[in-house]
Amino acid sequence: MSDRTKEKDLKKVMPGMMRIGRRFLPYIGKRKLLIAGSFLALLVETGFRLLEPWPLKFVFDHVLVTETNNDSLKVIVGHGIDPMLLLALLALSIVVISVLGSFAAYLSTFGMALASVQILTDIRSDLYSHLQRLSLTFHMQHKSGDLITRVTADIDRIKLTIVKVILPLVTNIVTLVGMLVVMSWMNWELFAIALTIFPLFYFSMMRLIGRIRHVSREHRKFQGILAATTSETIGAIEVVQALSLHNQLEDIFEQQNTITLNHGAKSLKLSAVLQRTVQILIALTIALVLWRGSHLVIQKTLTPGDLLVFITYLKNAFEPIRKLSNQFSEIAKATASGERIIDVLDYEPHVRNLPRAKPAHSFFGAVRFENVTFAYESGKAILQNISFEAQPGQKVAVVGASGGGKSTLISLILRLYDPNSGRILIDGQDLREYTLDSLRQQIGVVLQESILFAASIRENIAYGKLGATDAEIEQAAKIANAHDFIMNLPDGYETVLGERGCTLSGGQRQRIAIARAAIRKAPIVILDEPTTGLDNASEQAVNKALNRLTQGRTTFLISHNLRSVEDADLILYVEGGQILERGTHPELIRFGGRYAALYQLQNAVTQGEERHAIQA
Ligand SMILES: Nc1ncnc2c1ncn2[C@@H]1O[C@H](COP(=O)(O)OP(=O)(O)OP(=O)(O)O)[C@@H](O)[C@H]1O
Repeated sequence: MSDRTKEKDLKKVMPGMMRIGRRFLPYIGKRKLLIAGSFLALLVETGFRLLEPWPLKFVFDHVLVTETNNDSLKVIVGHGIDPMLLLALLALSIVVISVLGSFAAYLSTFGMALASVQILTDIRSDLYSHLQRLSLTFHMQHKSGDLITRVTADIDRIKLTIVKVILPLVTNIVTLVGMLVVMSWMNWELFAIALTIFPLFYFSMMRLIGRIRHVSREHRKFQGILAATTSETIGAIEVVQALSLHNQLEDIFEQQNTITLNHGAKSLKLSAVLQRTVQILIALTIALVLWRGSHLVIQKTLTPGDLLVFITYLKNAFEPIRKLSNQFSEIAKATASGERIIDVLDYEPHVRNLPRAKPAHSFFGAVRFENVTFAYESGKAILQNISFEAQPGQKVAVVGASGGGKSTLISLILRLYDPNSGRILIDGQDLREYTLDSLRQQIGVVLQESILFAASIRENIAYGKLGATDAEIEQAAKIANAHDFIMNLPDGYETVLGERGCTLSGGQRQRIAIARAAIRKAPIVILDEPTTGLDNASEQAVNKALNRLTQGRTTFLISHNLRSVEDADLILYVEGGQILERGTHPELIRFGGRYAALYQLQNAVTQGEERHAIQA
């Protein structure tokens, strides 16, 4: 491999770590006291670890010596201290060093682990908040399973790596530096021999780490895809079973699972190669030092105790390095996880508060579209030159062919997306002049399939308004025609709903959603086909609730059922992203265009159904 390629590998590993370090620095800064205290304990621990072989040196140099001519051991009296007492003191010092060192190690490990868990908890909270604020465009581009992996598995991997790898690594590096300093002080020549291994070690390690990091990133990517497939399948289990898709999905899953396994195995293989390389280098160095060191002892330039300390240090120094090789592969994996987290954290939402945005006043509810054009993907306009106006309290119905752009048009009022050109005004001010939260808080929304959370009914309604009181919740439920059926449930308002509100009927779910919108007392209400899919009785109950909800509020209603829009102050017939017809119901009927034709068609079908029902 050329030097240039090696350089490239290094360049690949380091920036990732630097980027993570820089990005997480503010989080680390928040825990600096705890980290500093733990580091101090670490230095004390290192001091004791360096002392560990010294009692042995004293025993060898001053208590025991080898009788070179008859190979028997002779006890000599040294330094005027009774040798037995010296031996006892040295034996005791081994225990004392170990106990004090362990205590310092306990303090440093615990402190650092606590700090890292706290830091990652902060990062996870920020990541979760950030994900919720990212525009829908971002969420459309990313699979939910993959994002969930970033909030859960990626954070857990970093946490585990810090506690199990980085912290021991820091300890090992500090110890290594300490040992190198002592070794250089003891004997320069042996120290130089030991040092020769470092460049070799460094280059072989960095080359492998670069590859491990690449493979790990791929591995993580496929794990994300696997999670996404699983969550999609479970999320749409009804469709999977109804269409009997399990065989096809199993095949896809199997393929993805195998790819994930292969990447995992590749990364394990590379880690193993790294470890073996380091082991061989260590054996080589120890052999060289032992060979030269023994010569120095024979020449009496070095004592046997010195050589013992040297070899012990060398073995101990390379033990951390051997582990380091293993640890670096873990760090490479965690770096990949860290970068995936930063990618999300640094993603700027398309729709965000402008610097000059101010909290909105209480809206009157006048809404105006001025030449609004919008495209999800550049070049493919979904809405073109849309202009219309709704006065406060008016009901605007948006009807038209499927895929014409009705939901898109309404979503712009919520600022789920920003128009590519033109503007939308509320009470005469561009939407973008208001802060997002203050805008959305004043808009009530009921969608075709309202999402309820796996929480109590009370909490589900209260999600509509921060700090809602019990009285407000009950009042909203009454407006939504939901109070009576809620009271008939075994736990009333405390009834906990299954995932996605599955324990309620469609009509009941809609009424809880209406209560959630009602509690806001929002001056603007958006209804996107709120009664589609409901049976007649449920539809009537929901319609009653909707009438109460929308009383006196500017209402935007998307509906395929033209009977429900007859009373609208303004009907917009949208097709191909344009308003083809506009006016009140009588005006549009008189006009005799597409709306009138669709209305007559629907009427004929309904009358036919009614006649059929009477005959039956
Ligand atoms: N997030 C999106 N990304 C890309 N294209 C989209 C997105 N959402 C909708 N579209 C496309 O925009 C067009 C208008 O969709 P929209 O949902 O606004 O129509 P609609 O009139 O409400 O339809 P329907 O009555 O079936 O609900 C469609 O062609 C749709 O495929």
